[in-house]
Amino acid sequence: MLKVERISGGYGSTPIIQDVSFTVPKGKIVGILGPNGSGKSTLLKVISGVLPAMGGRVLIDDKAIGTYSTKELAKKMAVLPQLHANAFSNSVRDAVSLGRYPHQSSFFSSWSKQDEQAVQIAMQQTGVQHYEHDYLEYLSGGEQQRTFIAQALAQSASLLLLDEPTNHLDIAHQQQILDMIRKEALECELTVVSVFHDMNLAALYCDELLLMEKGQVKAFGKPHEVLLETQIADVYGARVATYAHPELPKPQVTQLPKLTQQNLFATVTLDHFKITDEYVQFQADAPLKVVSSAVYNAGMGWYTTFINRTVEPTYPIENVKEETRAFLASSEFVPTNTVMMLTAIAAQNVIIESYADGLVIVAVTAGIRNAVDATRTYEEEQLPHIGTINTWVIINGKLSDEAFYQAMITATEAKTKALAEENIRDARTGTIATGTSTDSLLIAATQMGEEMPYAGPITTVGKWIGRGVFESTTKAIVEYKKRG
Ligand SMILES: Nc1ncnc2c1ncn2[C@@H]1O[C@H](COP(=O)(O)OP(=O)(O)OP(=O)(O)O)[C@@H](O)[C@H]1O
Repeated sequence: MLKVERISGGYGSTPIIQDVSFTVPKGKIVGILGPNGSGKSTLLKVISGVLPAMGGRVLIDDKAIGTYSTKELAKKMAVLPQLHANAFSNSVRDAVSLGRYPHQSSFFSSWSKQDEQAVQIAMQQTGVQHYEHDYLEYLSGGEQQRTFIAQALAQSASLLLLDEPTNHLDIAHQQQILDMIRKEALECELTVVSVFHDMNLAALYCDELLLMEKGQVKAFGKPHEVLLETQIADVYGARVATYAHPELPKPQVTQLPKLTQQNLFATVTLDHFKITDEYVQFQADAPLKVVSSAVYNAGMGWYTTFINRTVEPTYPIENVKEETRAFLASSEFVPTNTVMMLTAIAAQNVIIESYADGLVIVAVTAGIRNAVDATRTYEEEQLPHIGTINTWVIINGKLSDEAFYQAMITATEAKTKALAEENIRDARTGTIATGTSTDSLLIAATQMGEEMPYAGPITTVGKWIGRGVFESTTKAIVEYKKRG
């Protein structure tokens, strides 16, 4: 366990870091973040004893570091410095072996089985054993960095102080090294304090983060408590946004640069639609921000092409992913730019309407053969079947994330009302249908102009979405009925 109590320290008489306190329990990883010159490396140097503390104290396993002999301290604590001046005329193996010095009575005179084992394991853990006989100066920056990490690991200390361990490493090696350190922390109770420049990696791998500002602690806590947009913007002087990691409950930070957008995001109009025998296509001149439940590229993203493709009612829905991929591969559409839906309705039966001078454009295909009452489908074993209502709502404007989701709600409510007004019923229950079995919805926006924070029915955009989706869906249903 590491306990840092109100330490101050620096290089001359004026302290660079001031009044820093935090505790790292056994088996935990603490990440140190902060802008250039905020004192991260200096903090590590004071903790490791390279620089003397001008005030406060550092305790390892409840003993002040000053009470350990140099060798005892080196058995407790291994350090990966930011700059490595040493060991350049050594082979990888010799450099890693240097990590064993605290365990020997006189240098290299008592090389034990244990020493050899520690060196071999450290080289394997960092993946440097393949070039153990190569000289460091002939290795790449990343290979050298992994060798120095191996040297620190070979020390078999219970506390690891790392200054930017992922420096020079490619993403695969970043993951490999940090996964390994995390595993060591969990399984062998290794305590780790590490400086990071990459906030996202720090959020992923650290239990707690310490944010430094001008030599002092600005924040200390769990990643989601420290990586706050306003706090990062304030400390680093950079515009950022935070978002959720796709797989883990960890915040991620992305930069919001001030790019000059040379009218990239042109207005969209009805002219951007094309109807062929096979599909309805919307083709924007620049990517639109999209939220959708489409069969291809669902979720939130930026896309230029939307396809509503007509398929046979007998379409094998089980293979939809592969079939869709094959269709796109054989088409002129760029898969990474395209959102695709499927319908059994002929493309020429699409209803496309523009509202409020083009603020909201709505496109609907409605096949109501499989209309269902969502409140009653639990009563039936229902096989998935296409025959959907596909709705696109395209907005000439900038929506907040909240507005995107509210637009989905508004559009869904308007669709449901259209079904009710047209007395569309679930054939199994005889009750008014709320939709069909596999409806899809897409909300897209050009993201130009002033941000619209909301898109519920109380807002201008929400009013037009509500009216547009209701009228277009009604029209599509009426025409469907006419066709029989
Ligand atoms: N050897 C030194 N002698 C005197 N001052 C130093 C020395 N090393 C660093 N400093 C000063 O201490 C301050 C903090 O430096 P430090 O290296 O701790 O920052 P850092 O947060 O690790 O920065 P970076 O992100 O750039 O690595 C800086 O203003 C720096 O100029």
